[in-house]
Amino acid sequence: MTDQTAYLNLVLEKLNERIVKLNLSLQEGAKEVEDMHEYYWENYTEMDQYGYEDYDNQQALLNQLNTNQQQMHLKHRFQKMLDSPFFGRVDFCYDGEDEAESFYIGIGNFAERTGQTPLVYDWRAPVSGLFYDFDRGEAWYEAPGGRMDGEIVSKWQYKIKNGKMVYAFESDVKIDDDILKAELGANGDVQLKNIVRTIQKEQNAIIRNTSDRILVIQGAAGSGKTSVALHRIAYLLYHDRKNLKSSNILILSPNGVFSDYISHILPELGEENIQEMSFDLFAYRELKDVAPDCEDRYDMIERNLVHPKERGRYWEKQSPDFLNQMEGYLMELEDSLMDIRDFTYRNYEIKASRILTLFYTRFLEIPLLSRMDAVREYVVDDYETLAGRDLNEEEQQYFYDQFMAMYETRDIYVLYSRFLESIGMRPLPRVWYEKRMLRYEDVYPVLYLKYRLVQPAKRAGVKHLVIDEMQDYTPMQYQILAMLFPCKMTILGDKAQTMDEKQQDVLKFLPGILGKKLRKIVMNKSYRNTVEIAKYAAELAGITDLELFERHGKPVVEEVFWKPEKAVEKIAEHLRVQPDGYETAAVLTMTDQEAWELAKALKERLGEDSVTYMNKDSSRFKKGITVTTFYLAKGLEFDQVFTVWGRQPEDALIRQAKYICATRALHELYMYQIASGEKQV
Ligand SMILES: Nc1ncnc2c1ncn2[C@@H]1O[C@H](COP(=O)(O)OP(=O)(O)OP(=O)(O)O)[C@@H](O)[C@H]1O
Repeated sequence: MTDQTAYLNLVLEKLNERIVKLNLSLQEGAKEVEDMHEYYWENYTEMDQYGYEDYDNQQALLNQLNTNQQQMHLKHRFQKMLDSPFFGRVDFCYDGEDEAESFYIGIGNFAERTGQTPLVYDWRAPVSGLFYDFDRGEAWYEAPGGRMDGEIVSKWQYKIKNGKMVYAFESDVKIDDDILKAELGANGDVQLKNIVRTIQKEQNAIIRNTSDRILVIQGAAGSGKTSVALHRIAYLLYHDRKNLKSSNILILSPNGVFSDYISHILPELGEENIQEMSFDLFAYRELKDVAPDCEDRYDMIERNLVHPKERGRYWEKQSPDFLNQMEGYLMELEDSLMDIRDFTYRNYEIKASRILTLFYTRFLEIPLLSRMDAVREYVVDDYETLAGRDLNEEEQQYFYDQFMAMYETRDIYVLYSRFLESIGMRPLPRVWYEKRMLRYEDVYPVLYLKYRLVQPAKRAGVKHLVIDEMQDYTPMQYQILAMLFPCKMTILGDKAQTMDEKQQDVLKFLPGILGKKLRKIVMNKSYRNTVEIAKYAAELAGITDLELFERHGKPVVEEVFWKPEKAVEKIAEHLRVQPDGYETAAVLTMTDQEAWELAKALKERLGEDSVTYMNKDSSRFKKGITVTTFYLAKGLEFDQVFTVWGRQPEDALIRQAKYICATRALHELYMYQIASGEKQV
């Protein structure tokens, strides 16, 4: 038996022992909780009148529940580790020592007993940095007590499955390319995988960065941005357990399918899952008092595909110019919106001039539509002091109505519409609240206007915001995010994957919004696609600075068909999904209508259950064949991709869409155009 197998067996034995002990202690813990409940029910009527004993009991119960929960958490981690307790090892000789020490690295720390030297170190532990950052030779790591220097004598990589050693080999260079190639060459999972075994040096630098408040990652398609961002979260949680809980992290993700796709990484890394939200859904919720309905982003994209002339309007309304005009309008409103009058109630009187002073001097800092309420509160106080009594409910309402009547209107829909008119744009339709529907291009301008007029609630619980697909957010949206989340941020995306005709590089304007101190990192190396696919896609987008990971596959197939049925035939012919082939395949179209039609045709051919049609309301990414649009496939990956287009004239937006589709493919890419011209193919 080799050393490593012996060590593996030792770790497995100790893991099993600890699991048995944890089980016992969990049973005792559960009994303890039960006893506490029983004691409480039997005795609570006799507990002292001030509730001290009652309080003590509740605290004890809470502590016990916490302990039980922590133990459960540990047990889950150890059970997971039984499958593969470690994946790497570094033999490190500290300066001044004669013998090297072996550090085994796995998804979590494991020691025989709490407090003892770990048998396995968490991949996020300081010493594990050696594994990712250095080759054999001189090396160092930053320990809590300071920098530790020494020499890496050897480095090992292991594959262990079901508790059995599949392979073990010594690698003297960086995380070995062969292992990475094997990982990348495997079939795509239905969910994004964790990459702890093969994190690359430049990725590790981002994951372990704790010093920058705002980190912006511009990364090529497939460079591992999403993976790195999630591992970074796991790293930050591990290193700042006291101040940072998973509930303090919020990830802004494009849609439900994407959230599902990334949802298991953190639990797999031993962390709880984090809150996730689509900024659009948040905005729609926040605007419920302005309009009951808002157009969906994806509906706008569809509209833009069919009516190219309308495309510019969206960007016009999100531009810094438009925002400046709105700021000018807000200044004007300060005066034009107000109709400040004397206020009297019984013998009490407060002159307009006094209200004006309060409004424009004392409470000037408060946003305009919240400000009069502050004045009202002040006056109510004044009245109550003079009258020597509190106002009753009816009187409170009277005060409120009178002060609110000093605004000419408080309807943000009306105000926004007037603003549009004032700058020569078409106003919003004049309809009752129930009939209002905001177009997507107006959603964020209205939200911005709202937050400038009414104090937004700060999301204080959020200490770290992750923004994925950063190129899809406009300057206006970043302004709003900066107002709502004055916290640390990890922002990631790819300027080449904008869902619009022109690419957007947010790095041009982000420092102006979030401050100059943001740190930007560029990741040019693509890991997802084969060289053939990556080169093909880069050419589509005019990218020249892409670094490729050397993994080869089939050449990209381009074909033109006269009829969609012919394309369906070819897709069916080339599909190689389970049981004997790939895990996932996608047929990607430009519009939802096309996706629906192709899904129908494929279902007729291959059977209803073997094809999943995915639209904007879907929330799951499933194994097998998925038919959907390019904009919903963003961020996802598939073993095989068939891109089908041709109904719309080939313009800049369609080229962007084709690029997004092409970069989704791991192993095989087929680009099928349905010809709409004369020539028959
Ligand atoms: N170090 C790594 N080891 C193994 N696999 C990796 C590594 N880095 C990236 N990958 C793989 O590359 C693929 C792309 O990763 P990911 O989805 O995180 O990239 P991305 O930059 O967010 O892509 P996109 O912007 O195109 O959606 C995934 O399959 C991921 O597992």
